[in-house]
Formats: sequence, structure tokens, C-alpha cells
Amino acid sequence: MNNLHIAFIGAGNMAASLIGGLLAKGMPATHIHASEPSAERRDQLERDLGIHTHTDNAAACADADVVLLAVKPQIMREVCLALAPALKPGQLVISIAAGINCASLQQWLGHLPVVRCMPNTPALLQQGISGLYAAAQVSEIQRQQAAAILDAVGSSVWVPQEQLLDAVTAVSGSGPAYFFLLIEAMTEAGVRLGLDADTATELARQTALGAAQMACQSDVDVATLRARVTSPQGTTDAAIRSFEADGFRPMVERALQAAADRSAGLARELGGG
Ligand SMILES: NC(=O)C1=CN([C@@H]2O[C@H](COP(=O)(O)OP(=O)(O)OC[C@H]3O[C@@H](n4cnc5c(N)ncnc54)[C@H](OP(=O)(O)O)[C@@H]3O)[C@@H](O)[C@H]2O)C=CC1
Ligand SMILES: O=C(O)[C@@H]1CCC=N1
Repeated sequence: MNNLHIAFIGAGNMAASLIGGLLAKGMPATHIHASEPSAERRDQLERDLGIHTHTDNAAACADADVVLLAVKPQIMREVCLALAPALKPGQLVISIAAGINCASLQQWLGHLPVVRCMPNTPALLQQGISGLYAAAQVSEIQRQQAAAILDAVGSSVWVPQEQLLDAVTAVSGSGPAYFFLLIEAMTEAGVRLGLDADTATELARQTALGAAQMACQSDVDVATLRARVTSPQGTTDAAIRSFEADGFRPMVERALQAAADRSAGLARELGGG
């Protein structure tokens, strides 16, 4: 993986997370090019990370084995149409944009080896998880390259049908924000219960970290872990009953359905394939 040359088209939040993770895994900074309109951001990337930056998307791709599209879905069409003449047949294109399907990307780029992927921001800490789907024209070696890039910043799963990326987006792509929301809400509730803000923040954050590590490392399922915290008629029981009475599970289901619907809706609104 570290001998690949990667061009990032758009170097915002998600690209920076991926670049940070790749560098931490030992990819030479000289193998990473990023095209980005903001001069301030380009300076920061060159100064802090040592990667090559460009104002011109085509120039960024000149020597790339993999072109990674990391612009907002709303401008993906115009970016792809402009980039199309610069692509070379052997290059693999990976898109991380929510909702933009392979057929649209292939049509706009005039280029068939396309992998669609949905990463998440914990990639910055090499704790990301990505869902991947490859167009039929992607070779086995290119599939391995795509998985290697995403595995460098966490782990990845292939989905057998492209529309399942809407579900991946709802669960893990957007998912970090749900946990941040819960930490925010727990912190605010702790403050209302009398804790100072710093103490409430530390308690909520460290509890989230400890619970996540237990969920990942334990050999029992999360329902069992929850039961072990929940003494009969104790404090956790009181909180869980309150959550359930307020419709916590259907609320989570509706939220994830909204995210998946939005992902599918972006494809309808912005797709051209
Ligand atoms: N954030 C997340 O958690 C996740 C995001 N994604 C997907 O990743 C993609 C990027 O999202 P995110 O990183 O959050 O967004 P950002 O806005 O942070 O990054 C997009 C970057 O692209 C730059 N840009 C704008 N126009 C062009 C252009 N014509 N050519 C090259 N670069 C351009 C923007 O610059 P400027 O700001 O100056 O316009 C910006 O720096 C989206 O498609 C999103 O769906 C996927 C998974 C998770
Ligand atoms: O909110 C979004 O649309 C992007 C995709 C997944 C996470 N962020």
C-alpha cells in the first residue's frame, strides 16, 4: 500500500482524516497529492503534513495510481466532468461522497474502474470503519488497493449491493455524530445535575470511550454488557426504563432511516447515471 501514489480531490474534513491516518501508517508524504481551492488549507497541509498540494485537480492526478474524490456530493458532477480528460486508463477512482452512485461517477468521468466507499471521521485516529462497493470493472488488484487504503485508517467491509451503502452511511458514516450528540446531551444533563462543565465533560467522554472499548473487546454481546451494569431496580434500570418509555429505539430507527433516505435522495437529486 505504501508504494501507491494517491491524489485527493478536495482536502476538507474527511480527506484530512484519511491523509492523517495514511501518514500515521507510514505512507510517505511525497506519495500524497491533494487538490484544494483554499490557500490557507493548502498551506496548512504542506506545512503540517508535508504532502504536495495543487490548485488544479488534473495536475494533482498526473502521477496517481488512485484518485480519491473527496468533494461534497453537490459539486461532484462538475468536478468529475472537468477531471474526466485527465484520467488515465489504469487509474482507480475512489469516491467517498455520500449518495453518488457508481453509474453516475462512471458516466461523468468516462472511466469505469470506480469504487464507492463510505468512511467515517475516526479514520483520523486509525479507528475508522468504511463500507466499500466496487463497480464490475474494478480488478481484483484494484479492490485490494482500495481496501488497503481504507484499512490503513481502520477497517473496512465490502457490501454485496450498492444500495447497502445507504445503510452503511446511516450506521457508520454519520454514526460518530450520534455518539457525539449523546456525549453532548449527557454532559448537559450532568451540568443540570450540579456538576461543573469540565467534570461532566470528562465523565461523559471517558464513559463513552470505556463503553466502546468494552463493546469491541468483550466476548459477550452488548445486551449482556448492558445487563451487567443494570442492577434490578437500581439506578441504570431507572434510566433505561426512562429511555425505553420515551421511545429510544424507535427514535434511533427513525433517525437512521432518515440518514439512509437522504443518502438515496442525494443519488436521485444529484445523480446522472
Ligand atoms: N465528514 C464526514 O464525516 C464524512 C464525509 N463523507 C463525504 O466526504 C466528502 C467530503 O466531505 P467533508 O470532508 O466533510 O467536506 P469538506 O467541505 O470538509 O471538504 C470538501 C473539500 O473540497 C474542497 N473543494 C470545493 N470545491 C472543490 C473543487 N472544485 N475541487 C477540489 N476541491 C474542492 C472544499 O474547499 P472549500 O471549503 O474551500 O470549498 C473542501 O476543502 C463528501 O462527499 C461527504 O459526503 C463521507 C463520510 C464521512
Ligand atoms: O453528513 C454527511 O452527508 C456526510 C456523509 C456521512 C457523514 N457525513
